[in-house]
Amino acid sequence: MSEQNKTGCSGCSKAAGNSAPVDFRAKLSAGSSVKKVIGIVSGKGGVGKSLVTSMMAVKTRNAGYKTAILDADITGPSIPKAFGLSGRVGVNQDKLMIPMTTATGIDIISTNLILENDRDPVIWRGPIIAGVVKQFWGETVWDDIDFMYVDMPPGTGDVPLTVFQSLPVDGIIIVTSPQELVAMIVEKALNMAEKMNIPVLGIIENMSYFVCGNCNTKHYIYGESHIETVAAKHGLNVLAKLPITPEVAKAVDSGEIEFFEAPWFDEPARRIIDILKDK
Ligand SMILES: Nc1ncnc2c1ncn2[C@@H]1O[C@H](COP(=O)(O)OP(=O)(O)OP(=O)(O)O)[C@@H](O)[C@H]1O
Repeated sequence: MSEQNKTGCSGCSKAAGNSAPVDFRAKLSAGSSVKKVIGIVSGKGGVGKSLVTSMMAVKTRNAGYKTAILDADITGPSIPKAFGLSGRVGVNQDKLMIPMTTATGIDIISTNLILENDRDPVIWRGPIIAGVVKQFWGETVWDDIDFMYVDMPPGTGDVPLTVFQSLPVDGIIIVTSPQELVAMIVEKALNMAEKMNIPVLGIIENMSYFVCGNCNTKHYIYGESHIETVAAKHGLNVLAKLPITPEVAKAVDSGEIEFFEAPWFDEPARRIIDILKDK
């Protein structure tokens, strides 16, 4: 063993007797301020994570808070379309990106707003993608934001890990659907959050049921929901169970999600604001 290994190298804080954890957090640009950061996570794609991110932001903004969305779903960005945004974000004299602002005043940054052509596929490897997320946080003008929602890529891979390590995430919301192996998905997300020391603020089950327009009965198309049992097992809040509504898809497709009446999000948004605002 070399002398250096016996005494600990300078790059290894543990061996050198310094047990302070390494801080991987990216810094905000000078003058930027973001008070609370909420990550929206899911086990797989297509369960409605972007919808939940968008609607939570809309309700938070409607409640009078300065709200932003950081679209960290770098390879599958769907936030700009839901808000009818296109084109490219501006850059200020310090080469910082200026987020695009929606009709009601939500600041948004997304890969689709930096590409020359939003139909171009994003064929970047993990480290590049992770770097883009950090730039979205640290090389953007975030003007006095009260609540930022981060639309995470699905799963528990490289990019979610980077987001958790680089951004000061105050809590996550897990989005599931009844078709999934809910218990497993929730446990994976929980384990990841626990390892990263991030609180789970609650679970939202999307596509829970469909209300028939003729008989007004709830139909559980994907079978019975197990979300309450799973949540109770882990001591988590079920923030909402959302219906399947064709109008949601229409609002997203026409870029009018901001003007879609979605009463199911009133209570979850109020609870998240209440939990975090004074922390
Ligand atoms: N409750 C719902 N009722 C009807 N359509 C829905 C509902 N939730 C989501 N959708 C539609 O399903 C599609 C997928 O939703 P969304 O993009 O929010 O999922 P996602 O989890 O973010 O997927 P990805 O990670 O692949 O981007 C969208 O077209 C959306 O409009």
